[in-house]
Amino acid sequence: MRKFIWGDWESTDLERDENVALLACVRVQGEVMKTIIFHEHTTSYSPSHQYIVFFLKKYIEKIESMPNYDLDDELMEFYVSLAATTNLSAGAAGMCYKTYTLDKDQYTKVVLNEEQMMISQGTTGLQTWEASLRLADFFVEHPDIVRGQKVVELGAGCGLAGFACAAVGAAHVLSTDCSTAVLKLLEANRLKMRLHVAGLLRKAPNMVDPAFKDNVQVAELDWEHTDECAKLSDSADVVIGADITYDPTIVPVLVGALKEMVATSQQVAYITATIRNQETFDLFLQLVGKYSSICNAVHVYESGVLVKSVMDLSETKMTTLCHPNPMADIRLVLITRK
Ligand SMILES: C[S@@+](CC[C@H](N)C(=O)[O-])C[C@H]1O[C@@H](n2cnc3c(N)ncnc32)[C@H](O)[C@@H]1O
Repeated sequence: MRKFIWGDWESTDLERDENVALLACVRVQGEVMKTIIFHEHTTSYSPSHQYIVFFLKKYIEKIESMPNYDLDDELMEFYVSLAATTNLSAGAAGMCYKTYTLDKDQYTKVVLNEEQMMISQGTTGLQTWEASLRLADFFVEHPDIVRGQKVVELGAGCGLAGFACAAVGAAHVLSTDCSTAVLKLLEANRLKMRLHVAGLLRKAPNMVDPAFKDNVQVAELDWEHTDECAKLSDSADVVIGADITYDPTIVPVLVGALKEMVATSQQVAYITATIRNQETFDLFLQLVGKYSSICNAVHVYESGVLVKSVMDLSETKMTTLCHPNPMADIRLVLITRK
């Protein structure tokens, strides 16, 4: 909710702003319930109840900041009953849906079932990480990189980046991971995504990117099995991965897998990394740099919005643009064969 954009409601001059007054009126409150909370999409792919409660709480607070406000009965009743039955503590667990709108025209929507906990069933892959969002954004901004190409995603987790590639026209996407729990969820998300897109094509074809291809497959792949990585190399024009460079003990194994998969000068890998520990990221660059050329494209985000993109083609010079929020320091690394 911290990143939610309230549009006109961010206005400081609430009393004078007519748009804000409109957003607060009872009729519009009813419309918000109908077109957001009770919308077919929200009821079919329900976000976490915690998220709905926080959204309504914020909305109610905004209404209450208006002079002479009035609250819609249905809104209040729904809010009170949901808040009473929802665990609002920070550690809420359980599955929910998240809908990712990847472009401003709202063409590219990916709907994923996810776990609310960062670590669940012994894996970090049941939740979408921010690096995955940034990689998905990148391919939506640069669809030509994957359009018509065979894509293999490593450590796919819930699958966002791979689904985004399919949505912008990749010829084929193979989403891989090593965790049984992740693979089960990934397959379920793949089937859901298929149904969702098929439904959209029937009901609202203009909401689907014409390039969208229903061609994602899910497969088990452990980076330790370099022979299997080598076999998959033929199916990979573009190798992608998000937030897979986080652990110094698995970085060498990951680099071994990348070495097998980016085996020719025609192949390329795009990896987004959240810099939590500079040494781990440097280890990744150092190991991968032994056999490949690195283009370290530094993307700097503020509140999730790309504010600066620097392409540093030199292998040795690492441009470091730090952001006050370390979680927002996400780099995109391009790897090609030397
Ligand atoms: C932090 S999650 C990132 C998931 C997803 N890419 C994202 O950004 O939302 C790391 C993923 O890497 C996978 N992973 C870790 N070690 C792996 C290995 N040796 N082989 C294949 N996948 C691995 C995990 O199962 C997990 O799904």
